[in-house]
Formats: sequence, C-alpha cells, structure tokens
Amino acid sequence: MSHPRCDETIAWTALGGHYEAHGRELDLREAFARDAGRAAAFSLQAPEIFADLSKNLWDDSTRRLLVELAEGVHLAERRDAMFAGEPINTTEGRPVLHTALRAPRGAGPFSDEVHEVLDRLLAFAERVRDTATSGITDIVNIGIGGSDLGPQMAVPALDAFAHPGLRLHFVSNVDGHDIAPVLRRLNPATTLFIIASKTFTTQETMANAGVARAWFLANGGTDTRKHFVGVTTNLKAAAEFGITETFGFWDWVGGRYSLWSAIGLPLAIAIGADHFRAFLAGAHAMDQHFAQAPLRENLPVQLGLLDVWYRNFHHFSSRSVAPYHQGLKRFPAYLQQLEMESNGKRVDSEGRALRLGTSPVVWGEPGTNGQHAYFQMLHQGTDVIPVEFIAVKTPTHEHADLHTKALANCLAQSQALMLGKTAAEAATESAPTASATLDRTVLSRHRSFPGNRPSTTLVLDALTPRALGALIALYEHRVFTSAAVWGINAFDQWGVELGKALCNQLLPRFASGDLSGLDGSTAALLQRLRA
Ligand SMILES: O=P(O)(O)OC[C@H]1O[C@](O)(CO)[C@@H](O)[C@@H]1O
Repeated sequence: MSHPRCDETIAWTALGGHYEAHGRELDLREAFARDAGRAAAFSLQAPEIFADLSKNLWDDSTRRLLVELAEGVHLAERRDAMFAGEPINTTEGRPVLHTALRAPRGAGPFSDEVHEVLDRLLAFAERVRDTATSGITDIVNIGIGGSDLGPQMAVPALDAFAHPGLRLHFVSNVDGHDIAPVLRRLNPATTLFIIASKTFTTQETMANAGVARAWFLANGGTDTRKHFVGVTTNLKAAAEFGITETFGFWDWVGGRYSLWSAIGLPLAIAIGADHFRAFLAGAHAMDQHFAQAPLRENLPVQLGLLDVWYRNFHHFSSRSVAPYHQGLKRFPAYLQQLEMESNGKRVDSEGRALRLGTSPVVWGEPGTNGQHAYFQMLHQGTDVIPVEFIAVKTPTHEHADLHTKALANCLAQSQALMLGKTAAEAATESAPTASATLDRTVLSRHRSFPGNRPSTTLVLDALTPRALGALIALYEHRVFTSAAVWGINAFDQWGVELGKALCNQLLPRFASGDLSGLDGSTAALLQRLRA
C-alpha cells in the first residue's frame, strides 16, 4: 500500500509556515515565564519512563501540526502493518517482527517458534549460571553490529542483576587487538564461546570464531561441542563450523533489532531467566503503548516527530545522548546503529530521491564525563544540538551522595543549555582565572552563553531489566516514527555492502601486491601497508 509523501502533505507546508512565523524564534525562557503549566503540558508518562519534553523548541501549535503530519503520512496504518507482520521491509521482501519476540506466549505472530527457542535458550542460560556444575567462569560473545552492540550495551547496564561469578567478554573487531587481550586471560576449560551472527558469514565474526577455535584447541581445550554455541538464522553454516548447540532466529528479525532474540544469550546468562523475561516484558509494555496510545500522548511518536521537526525545519543535523548512569555507557553506540543504520537513507521506500534530511548523527557519552569533554561545544558552539538526558532516580549502589551529585549535574546541564547567560550577567561576575588586562566587555562576550538550546529529559525510576527493555523499545519505535514520516525503509542496510565487497577484492592484493586498476591513493596506501 502506498502512503502520501511527508513533503506533499498539508501539514508539512503548514509546519514550514509555522516555523517561519513562530518556530524559529521560540524562546524557551519566555515560554516558561508565560506559561506556568508548560512543564506539565509537555510531559508524558509511558511504561517505565517519564519524559519531560518541555525544554524543546515547540509549542502547542507545533505539536498539533506534527500530529497532523503523522496522520497525513498514515503513521498508525504503517505501525499496524509492522505489528501484523506485513512485509514492510520491501527491498528484502520481509516482515519486521522484533515485537513478536517479546509478546507473551500465545500472543503475536510466530508465538510457538519464538517461545520454543526462548525456553530452550533460558534453560541453557540457567545451566551455564549453575557454575558449580557447568564449570564456566568466562563467556566470550563473538559477533559484530547487531550481534554485538545490544548484549554489549545491556550487560553492563544490568550489572546489578548479574551473576557475580561470571565474566562476560565481547569481541567484535576483525582487528586482532580486540580478541588477543581477551584470550590471553582465559582458560579453555572454563570458557564458553558464543558465535553470534545472523548470517554466519560476516567476515569479522567468522575470522574471530576461527581464531577462538584454534586457540581453544592449541591450549588444551578438548570438547569444542561443549565450549562453542551458535546463535544464527543460518543453522547449516553453524553446523559446518562444528557447532552442535545452536539457537536460531528468523530473517524477520533485523540485526539491530535482535537483542530480544537468541542474540540476547549473553544477557540471559548474565542476569538469568526471570530477569530476561522481565526485560522482554518491559519492551512489550512499550510496544502496547506505541500500538494503542493516542498519537499526542504516545511517547515514541512524540519523540520521532520532534526528531522530524528538528531535522527538517530547524535543520539540526545531530542529536547528543547523555545517560547519567555509567551502566548506560554503551547506549549511545547502540543507538548509533539503531538509528543511523535504520534511517541513514537517501531514497524513499519507492526508490524516489528524498529532498529532505533523514537520520541525524547520534552520539554521546555518559554524564558527567561528557561535560568535561564536548559539552563546551553544546553550550557555546555555533551549532545547535538537541541533547537527550537520561536520569535514573534510584541507584543500584549504596553511594547516595554520588548519585545525588550525578542527578544534580544532569539537571544543571539542561538548565544551563536553556537559560544561558547574557554578556551583561557575565560582566557582573568575578572570574578568578580571567586575564587582568583584557577589556571587561570583551571578556564578558567570551563568558556569555546564548541559551535557548533544546533538550529532553527521560526519567527512569530505576535501571531494572523491565525499564531497560522499555527504554530500548522506546527508541526502536521512535526511529520507526521518523522513518514512517520520511517514507523510508528503516529495515535494510545496503549502504554497508559496497565496503564489504571492495574489502573482499582488496584482501588478495595484500598477498599478491597487484595494484592494477586501483586509484592512485588506494594503490599507494596498499603498497605502504604491505611494506
Ligand atoms: O549478524 P551478522 O549477520 O553477522 O551481521 C552483523 C551486522 O552486519 C550488518 O549487516 C551490517 O553492518 C548489520 O546490520 C548486522 O547487525
């Protein structure tokens, strides 16, 4: 079914006019001064997550027009088609059903298959966790992209729930400096390798899996069947590698949406079956919110629409994510694949070139570390970059004072971005390190902040398995929302293929030295690297 293009809707034109008339000039400080109810009016509660959207550059008309835009591009129909298993990944002719992986038993498409693998996976995870019997102390996940970033992000996030006697390691890079230091510290007899690859053909993963197997056998490992398991849709290739214990998933699970499938095995081993089920349940709760809440009260929809507003009307090309929880240190990297691999597209689903911006650059670091690195640019740089703060109310450690300091920093940053400081205010303050000879007016210009810089604050009560599940699903559906508005297929990734193909052509040239037909730069670099 074809849907209207966003830039041909009435709402798109209206948003353009609204931006010129009001949007560009909206001043957050004035908006809060004028409307005592602004914080409440622009806040939303979704499962496990409260969102304060009030420090964003929008007003009620913007929000109304954005909802009209969502209606104009048939967002609800597109969403329902995904949940119903229609082949919305048109270039690969596949449905997109990561939501089925977290639906309760008996609900959602493919329920029998999903729960058969899930039960087997969790039973296996529990056997590994019984360390007295399994003898396992270290688990190495070998995978890349969606077969790595999810578990690598979620395991530290849920460290407070993790088995204390198990160490989880993640190897992804084909650069041997990734696997070498991991293997150096391991004992084959107490190590379990998980070879995680949807296709079981990815160069990096296959190369590292081969290195791991050779190391295992060369260092006294005896039974590869007990120490290597596979997670893949390609059961045949896993068997050819010599793996007998394999957990399958399906081609309707995109790599970057696969943490909920058997790809979650490292997380299941770390936190156990009950917590893993809670993680799935949190995501399912967010699925239901996305499927059922009115568009205006639907948090993933509102975030996705704000992304469109910023990308296409304000022309902001990047968004920064600042989780004020060290456990979420890999969350920005996870989001980079989720959002940029999904929405980094230049044609719409029908192959027509887009005349508008799509995925922003998504980046960030946990607070407070980012404050001492790049926040200077967020406050005083020439580009406006919306920031997303993630605050967690209750810590899972006993250092209450540290936690209060982290939260105070989080609030202070969003406040500073919005309030700024005028040159006149700066002139009244003393600055201990300021030059004594520099003109005070000039100095105050350096020390002033424009302010009016937008941010969103997401608040979780605690970073539990359920809350993490809901948080990730929130981002998945938000990416779906902006993709639906732009009319792009968020579920393919052809852009990764060219580099892979060229790499395969270059690889033999390192042995042969053949430079024929190469461009001058590549030829010279290859020669230098061979030498
Ligand atoms: O799980 P696989 O098949 O090894 O693929 C790994 C990753 O490679 C990609 O295809 C491209 O980077 C990702 O989409 C995917 O998550």
